[in-house]
Amino acid sequence: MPKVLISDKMDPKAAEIFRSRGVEVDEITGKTPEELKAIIGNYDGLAIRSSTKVTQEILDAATNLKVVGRAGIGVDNVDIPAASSRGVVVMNTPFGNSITTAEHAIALMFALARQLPEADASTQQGKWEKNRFMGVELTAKTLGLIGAGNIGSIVAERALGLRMKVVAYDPFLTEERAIEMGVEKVDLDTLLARADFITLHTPLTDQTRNILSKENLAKTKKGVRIINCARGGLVDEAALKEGLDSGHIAGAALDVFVTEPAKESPLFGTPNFISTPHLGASTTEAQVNVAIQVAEQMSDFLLSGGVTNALNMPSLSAEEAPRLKPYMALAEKLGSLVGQLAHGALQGVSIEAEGDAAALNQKPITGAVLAGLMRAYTDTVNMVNAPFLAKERGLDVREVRHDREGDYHTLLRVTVRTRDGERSVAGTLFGDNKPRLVELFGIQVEADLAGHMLYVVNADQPGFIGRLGSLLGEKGVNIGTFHLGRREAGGEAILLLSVDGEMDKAFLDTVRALPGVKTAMALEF
Ligand SMILES: NC(=O)C1=CN([C@@H]2O[C@H](COP(=O)(O)OP(=O)(O)OC[C@H]3O[C@@H](n4cnc5c(N)ncnc54)[C@H](O)[C@@H]3O)[C@@H](O)[C@H]2O)C=CC1
Ligand SMILES: O=C(O)C(=O)COP(=O)(O)O
Repeated sequence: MPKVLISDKMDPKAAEIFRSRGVEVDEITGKTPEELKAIIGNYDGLAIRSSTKVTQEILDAATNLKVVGRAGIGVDNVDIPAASSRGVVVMNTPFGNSITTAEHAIALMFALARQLPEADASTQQGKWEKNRFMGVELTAKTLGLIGAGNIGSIVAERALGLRMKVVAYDPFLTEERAIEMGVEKVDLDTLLARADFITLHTPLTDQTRNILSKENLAKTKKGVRIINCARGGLVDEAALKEGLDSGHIAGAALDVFVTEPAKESPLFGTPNFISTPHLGASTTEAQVNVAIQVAEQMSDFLLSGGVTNALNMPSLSAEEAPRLKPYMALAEKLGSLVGQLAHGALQGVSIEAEGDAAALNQKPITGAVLAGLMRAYTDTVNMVNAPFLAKERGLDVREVRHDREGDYHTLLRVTVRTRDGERSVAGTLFGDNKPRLVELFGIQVEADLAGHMLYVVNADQPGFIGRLGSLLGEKGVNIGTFHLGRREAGGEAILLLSVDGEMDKAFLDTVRALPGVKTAMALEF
């Protein structure tokens, strides 16, 4: 039974779903990195929010980990490249808390416009400072939206409802989408110059870090109010403090900080500064949504291989997964076969699907071929990290679907390109969904690719099989299955034998010494 650790506070629905799906679950929150490192090796899955930092060190200790599930959106607390290279899937729940977070940004905008926290504190202190708090209206003001994705577009919709004008800066926002959203697409400098309120809704990346730098804050309109419900690090906190102190910035609200938990900050106590402790996603509704989604997605993956909302792997629905399973097995075997047989540095690989296979989601099949192929180079490869390793090695990967009807109802063909030329293998599924090799380097040969196999290329001449059989007998090597193919009578023949034990170099050398043998290799599946 797979085992999951929930390491951040999560709605109880998550644990309920894991248990009802047959996944064992422990809820242990508030651990230090060292404590987490000590226990993470026991788990197949890790469910987190933003508090747990999934670093390379944690991943190194997570020897059984297959999936990290983020009950929320931002995954900057997960080292995704490290997870990918270790074959760990990282998934998030991209929509469950977006309305809630957008509402928090709108709430903070209102709070800034009317100085609500300060007015509240003063009133409750019995001061009744009616003349101290003079607010501004939102109607007809310009909202500058930095990042117009899921949350940004909900904020825009709400702001338009409040009769604000919305300008948006997002390099990936198309003109069409901007028109559909009812916002004006602008460049960053224009946004900075025109906005009365600025709200940020981008992930924290190398491009967005410090997007509201000291220099950019200086370009804003005097009296601007700034809201950050996205990530600490998007705004230069020291420059923000200076801007508030000088009066250039009329107000700022931060839900997120460079260092969290933010127990102290030069900004604390600054007039017109509002802060909340990373509460953007903290509503009952959002927390139920993300808890359900993360538990369902992680259970699907651990129990049936279904992949939803993964950041480092193509999607594969829980319905698709069982249908694709035999193809993935076939794909991995074909990849492994060419990986073991290919001589010279691999330059490219193409994966062709024909017949029934052509109708399937090809990405997971490609992942499986690459996993098989790359296993010749490293044994820590799986479907998740294989495409990354292939990319790192500069491998040119192509996918081709053929509409044509071939000799088989379904066929996968894997062709590798090396400096020495192209070589291809093909396989099908037999009635019971059993993967079966049907062609090897242009020669028809049917074989189950399993266990230890001996691959021999020899000149097709009478008596060879007898000689090889005697040699195997002499050496005490038991033959399981025997598959033979040849290009033409008297030409080149291929023998694939499954044998019961491992074959050592000395044995292979004696096979190579038989008359007519061109190649003899041990293969493992
Ligand atoms: N405070 C909180 O509790 C919460 C914070 N968040 C944060 O909000 C962020 C945004 O969430 P979503 O809207 O769902 O993500 P999303 O991926 O739908 O949207 C992000 C947008 O940022 C844009 N973007 C990327 N690089 C940019 C750049 N250099 N300049 C301008 N725009 C850029 C993208 O094109 C995209 O449209 C998350 O990454 C997360 O960090 C999300 C949920 C809760
Ligand atoms: O979903 C996100 O990106 C968030 O920042 C929410 O964080 P949390 O789950 O509340 O720790």
